[in-house]
Amino acid sequence: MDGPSTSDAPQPKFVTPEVIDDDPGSSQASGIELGQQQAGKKAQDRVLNVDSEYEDDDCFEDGGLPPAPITRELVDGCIERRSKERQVVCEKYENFESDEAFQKMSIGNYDDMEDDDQEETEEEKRARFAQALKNIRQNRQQEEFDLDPPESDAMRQFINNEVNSAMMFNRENHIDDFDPLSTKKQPKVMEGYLWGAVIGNGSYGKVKEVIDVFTLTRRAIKIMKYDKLRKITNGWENIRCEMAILRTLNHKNVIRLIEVFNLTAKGKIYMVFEYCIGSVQQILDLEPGHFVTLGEAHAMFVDLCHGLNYLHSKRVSHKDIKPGNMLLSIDFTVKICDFGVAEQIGLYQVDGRCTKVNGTPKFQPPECVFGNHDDFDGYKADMWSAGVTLYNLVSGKYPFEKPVLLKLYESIGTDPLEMPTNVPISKELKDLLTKLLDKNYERRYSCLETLVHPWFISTFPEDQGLGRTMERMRTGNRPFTMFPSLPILFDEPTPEYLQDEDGNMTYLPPPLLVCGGELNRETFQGFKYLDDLKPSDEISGDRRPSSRSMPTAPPPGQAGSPPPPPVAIQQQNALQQDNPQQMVAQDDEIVAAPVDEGDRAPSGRGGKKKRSLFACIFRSRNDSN
Ligand SMILES: Nc1ncnc2c1ncn2[C@@H]1O[C@H](COP(=O)(O)OP(=O)(O)OP(=O)(O)O)[C@@H](O)[C@H]1O
Repeated sequence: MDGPSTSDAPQPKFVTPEVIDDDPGSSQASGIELGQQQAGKKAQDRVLNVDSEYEDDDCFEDGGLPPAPITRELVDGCIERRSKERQVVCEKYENFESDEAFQKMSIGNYDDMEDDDQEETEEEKRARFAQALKNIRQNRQQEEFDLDPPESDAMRQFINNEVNSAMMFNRENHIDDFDPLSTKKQPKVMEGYLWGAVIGNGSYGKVKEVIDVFTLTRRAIKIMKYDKLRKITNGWENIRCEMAILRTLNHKNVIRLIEVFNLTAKGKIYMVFEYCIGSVQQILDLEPGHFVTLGEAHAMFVDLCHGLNYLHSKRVSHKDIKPGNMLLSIDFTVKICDFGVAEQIGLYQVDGRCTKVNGTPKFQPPECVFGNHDDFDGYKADMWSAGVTLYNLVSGKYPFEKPVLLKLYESIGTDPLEMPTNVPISKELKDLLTKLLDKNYERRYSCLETLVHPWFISTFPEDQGLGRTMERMRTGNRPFTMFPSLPILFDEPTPEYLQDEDGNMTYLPPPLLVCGGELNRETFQGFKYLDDLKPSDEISGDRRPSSRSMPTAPPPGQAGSPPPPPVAIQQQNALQQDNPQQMVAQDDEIVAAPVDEGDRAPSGRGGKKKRSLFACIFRSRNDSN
C-alpha cells in the first residue's frame, strides 16, 4: 500500500491476523456481527421500503447486494485510489487561477464532501472506516468507498485490525466467491421529496436539491444538524429567528421558505426553499475581473432594492446583504437569502433601531464597526451594505479593503470614499454610491430614496441586462442531479407486495399509469383534474400548504370521503390481483368507464402493505407524517 505515512520509519503493510490481532475475541465478534448483517440484508433486499431511515449523505439508497469478501488488495486499492484522487484535486486547485475550464465549472461545481470534515475526531474517523469496510461488503464497487488515506499510526493500526477481522470472518465462513458486480442504487424518497446532490455548503449545514414528488417542483433543502447548531454561538437562536422571519415573507425578490421539518431520530432539521440556480457571488467569481457589466449590475441592484424595500416595509433588517446572499432563480430574479442574522424590528419603533451587530466585515457600516454601536439603524445599515454590493458588482473591488480586520474597521470608519478606477463610473452612479456609502447614517439614502435616484431609474441597453449572465449560468455545469433516479422510478415501477399475518408476501402488479389514454385516476388520486373543476371552484394560490398543515382526508364511508371507484377499475384491480401477467398484456385493451365526479377513491386492498417506491411517490401527503 502506498498510502501516506506520518512517521519516518517504514510502515509495514497490513500484517497477518496472528501478529496484529491481539484480541481474537473481538475479531470474531465483529465477524459474527457482519454475518448477521449479511443474512438480514439479503432478506431485506427482496422488498424495497422507501420509508426506512435514510442517510442524507447520498442521494441514493444502496440497492442491497450480497456481501463481498474483503481482501487486503481491495482495501489497499481503495486507499491508494483516494490518495491519488486527492493529489489530482490539490494540483487542480493550485492551477485554479489560470485554469479557465475549471473556473467555468465553478457554477454548480458539486461538492459532495461532508461540510464538517475538518471537525472529524479520531473516533468519528474510526467509525467512518468501519462503515467503509461494511460498504465494501455490501457494494463491492471501489468507486463508492470513502476511504481516505490513514493519517496516523493509530488509524493504520485500526484499519489493520478491521481488515484482519473481516478476513478471518471470510475464511471461517468460506466467503471467497465474487458474484458479478451489479450494483443498482435505488432513488431516495424521503418526506415527500426525491433527493438529489449537495448544491451548496454554508456555515450552518449543507444544501441539497430535491424534487417535491407531489407538485414535481424543484426545491433546495438546507440540512442542519442539531449538534452543529449547538456548537455555533447563537446557532439555535439564529435559526429560529430565520424561520420566524421567513415564514412571514412573500415577495419575488426574497427567497421563499416552503416548509420546515425535523427528524429527531437523525438529529437534523430541514428547511425547504424555492430552488435557485446559483448566487450573484458565483457569477462574479466566473468573471475574469470579478465584476459584471453596468447593465447586469443595474438589473441585480434593482432587484436587491425591491427586495430590501419589501423587507423594510415588513420591519425586517437583513444585516448581511452581500453578493453571496443574493441568489438567482431559474427566471433570473435576484432573491435575498440567508436571514440567519436578520432582526425583526419592534412594531412601535419609529426608526429601524437594532442592537445586535452582525454581518460580514467588508459590508458593515461605520456605525457598526467603529465607535459606540449599542444601537444603530438596521435599515440604514442594509443600505450601506447595498452600496458596498453595488460598488463590488460594477468594479470587482470593495470601497474599504484591508488585510487585517482591525485596519479594515478603521478604514471603514475614517477613510474617505474613493471611486473605483478600473471601470468608468458615470456621474449618476458616482452620486448614488456616495449617497449610499455616506458615513453619517442619518444623511445616508434610505431604500425609498434609492428607488427614485436617477441612476436607479435609468435604463440600459437590453443586451447588457441579465441576458449574458443567463447564458453563462445556462452553460455552467449545474446538472439536474435527480435525473438518474427518474428512469429507475418511472421506467421500472417497483412491484408491491401484500403481507399477511403469517408474513407471507403476495405479489401485486405495479399500478396502472394510464387507463384508456388518460391518467388512471385511481393511481393519481391526489391530483386535481381540470375537467372536474366547476366554474365556481377557486384555484388556490401557488403556495402549497405545508405537509404539516394538510387536512387529513376522512376515511371512506364518512361524510366528505370520496365515493368508491368505478366498477371497471374495481374489476381491473381484481383481475390484476388474480392474474398479474395476463393483466399486463391486457392493459392496452382496457377502456375507461366514463368517469364522473365521484369516480375517484382508494381501493381497499387490505392487509399490511409494503409500499412500492412508485406508490410512495404518489402517496397522499398525509401518509408521510
Ligand atoms: N434556495 C437555494 N437554491 C439553490 N442554492 C441554494 C439555495 N439556498 C442556498 N443555496 C446554496 O447553498 C449555499 C449555502 O446556503 P446558505 O447561505 O443559506 O447557508 P448558510 O449556512 O446560512 O451560509 P452562511 O455561511 O452564508 O451563513 C449558498 O451559497 C447557495 O450556493
